[in-house]
Amino acid sequence: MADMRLDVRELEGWYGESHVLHGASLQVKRGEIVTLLGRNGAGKTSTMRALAGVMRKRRGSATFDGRDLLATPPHRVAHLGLGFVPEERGIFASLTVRENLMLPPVIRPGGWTVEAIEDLFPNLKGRDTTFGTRLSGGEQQMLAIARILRTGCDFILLDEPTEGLAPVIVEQIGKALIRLKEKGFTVLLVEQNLNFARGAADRHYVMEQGRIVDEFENDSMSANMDKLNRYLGI
Ligand SMILES: Nc1ncnc2c1ncn2[C@@H]1O[C@H](COP(=O)(O)OP(=O)(O)OP(=O)(O)O)[C@@H](O)[C@H]1O
Repeated sequence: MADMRLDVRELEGWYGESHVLHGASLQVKRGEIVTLLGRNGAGKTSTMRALAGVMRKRRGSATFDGRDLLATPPHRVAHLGLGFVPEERGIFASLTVRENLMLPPVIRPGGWTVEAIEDLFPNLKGRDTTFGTRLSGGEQQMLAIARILRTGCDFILLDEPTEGLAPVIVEQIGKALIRLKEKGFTVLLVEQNLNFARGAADRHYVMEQGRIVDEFENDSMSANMDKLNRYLGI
């Protein structure tokens, strides 16, 4: 199906001898924002790492735009158009905003200009020479997303972008995600903040013990709230 971008079937994954993904299956279609919800330790981050190629010991299948993702070396994954923004953000404290932004090369057509990035994240405007150490958590998150946009990817694996951020910043990141969707981006998002997830996503998967155990359309989230709260232990 041409609309299918990411098709993951029975994905298993290990950290050394530790088996943490136990047959996760999920699909993401073009232009969708899809979340992975679940308790701490359910395997959400590990799923992202397995897809990005950071976790190397994997089994099952994962295709991205019809290509075999598990057979793609990690340094080639971005060339397919799949960008990974990890939970830890990876902003270099000793580099300036501009240096952090310019660190990854533009590897595909469609890489964003600095002007377009500053239009999406006005907080980064005029901060070119500010060092990473002086950025707030929210600014670091924006810069981490911005850096991936510059490479030219159009599918983002986004791990807990709102973690530890003030509500006003969470709202700005939510608006940016909606704008990215309007521009045709596809996003797989790990999120603990249900309000944020509801505001941004089309669909939600629930993970437990390294597997996908349920799926909801965003429109039916309210109707499934009791079940969801049980899954998340809220
Ligand atoms: N580097 C690692 N080495 C070994 N085990 C790990 C490592 N990172 C995570 N795990 C284990 O893998 C399992 C899945 O963790 P993962 O971080 O993917 O969960 P998560 O759903 O993202 O939760 P969280 O929100 O707490 O990050 C957990 O049992 C965790 O303890």
